[in-house]
Amino acid sequence: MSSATLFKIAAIPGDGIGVDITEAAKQVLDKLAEVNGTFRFEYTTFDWSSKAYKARGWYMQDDWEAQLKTHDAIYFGAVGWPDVPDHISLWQMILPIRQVMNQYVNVRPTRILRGTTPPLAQLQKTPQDLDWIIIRENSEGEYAGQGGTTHGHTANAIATEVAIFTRVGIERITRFAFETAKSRPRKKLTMVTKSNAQRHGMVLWDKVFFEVAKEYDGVVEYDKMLVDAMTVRMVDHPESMDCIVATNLHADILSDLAAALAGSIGIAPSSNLDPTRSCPSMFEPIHGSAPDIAGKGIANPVGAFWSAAEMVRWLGKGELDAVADQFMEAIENVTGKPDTRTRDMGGSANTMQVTEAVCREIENVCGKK
Ligand SMILES: NC(=O)C1=CN([C@@H]2O[C@H](COP(=O)(O)OP(=O)(O)OC[C@H]3O[C@@H](n4cnc5c(N)ncnc54)[C@H](O)[C@@H]3O)[C@@H](O)[C@H]2O)C=CC1
Ligand SMILES: CC(=O)C(=O)O
Ligand SMILES: [K+]
Ligand SMILES: [Mn+2]
Repeated sequence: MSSATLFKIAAIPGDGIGVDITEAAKQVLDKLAEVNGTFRFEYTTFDWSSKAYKARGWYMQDDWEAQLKTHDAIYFGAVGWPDVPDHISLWQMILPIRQVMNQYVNVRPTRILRGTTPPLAQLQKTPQDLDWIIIRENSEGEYAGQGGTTHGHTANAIATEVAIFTRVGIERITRFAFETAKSRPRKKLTMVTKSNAQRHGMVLWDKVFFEVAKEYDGVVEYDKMLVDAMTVRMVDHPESMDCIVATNLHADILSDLAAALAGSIGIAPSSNLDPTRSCPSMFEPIHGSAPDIAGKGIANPVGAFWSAAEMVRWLGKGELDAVADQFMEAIENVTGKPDTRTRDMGGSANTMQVTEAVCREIENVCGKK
């Protein structure tokens, strides 16, 4: 067939292990496309990174928005390096992209992949007890970027960081979360805030959540947790939850915890979605640039592959769900074998060995019609 659907991908490897795992993701995506034959990828790779910033003084060109908008999706590695303050690197790249590209949802699934050894004995016996989707508000809240510093260099320094919660923002993320919960077999949603000590924005969050929830009475089972108690419930009763919706900061933290409970930060994916599809959505593992292991070729690429599978699902608009599922099966065939696991998963394989193993499994799994 000559008319394979073309997907134009903006690839932003960024810093540290972001570079290794983006390269690995491109390799497996190309293998998937080759084996499947109905679609193909064309990448524009952007050299936007902290290294480039140190050399030339900027992360992204002024017309970055227009440049990204000519693509169907964005694949992102990670941004941040020790020689640039983290609030500069994040606010010159990842946070503006999420905000300006209307990616107001960040979907962060976690489950215990085959071959993973979770740290809790109870989960090692019953891995299916941890199977969550964390739905993170991705455009406002604690990461709205409002605030300022006065007398910063003096003993009288004052700084504010104002969390912004809007009815529109809360309502749209709540609705997305309920729809996600409704689409899953268990139809359960847990809402997380800290509306006892945070008495305005998060009180509004709770109020709007329960207003929207009425529309789902009898369809989705829902409950509410304060974030401190939520960490305890995630450890003690992981089986009691399915979908989780939380603010930008809380869901950022809870999703790292979720990944660790599932066995490694290196396996966890995320989709930064513009549900209106007016802008390209962005796919990235939840981890950062990992300076402590960067340059060693040992980063776990599984979170990057899972993110790539979610990108395929999103691009396919329902037509490529089976392909994304096969891709996940190929990934789990690899995590399931001791000799193709990276160190964070108790093995000794490097990034390239895992990548090649996934490519072989894609041929095995996806080549079968
Ligand atoms: N979306 C993004 O681009 C994000 C960027 N960052 C940035 O990344 C930099 C480092 O941040 P950290 O707090 O150290 O978090 P991190 O996620 O980069 O690393 C935390 C720990 O997990 C390990 N780890 C992470 N990914 C791994 C993988 N794929 N395989 C094996 N081990 C892995 C690291 O080696 C490290 O010990 C900072 O500059 C931070 O601002 C952090 C989180 C997200
Ligand atoms: C910035 C960050 O830690 C995250 O998006 O996960
Ligand atoms: K990342
Ligand atoms: Mn994070």
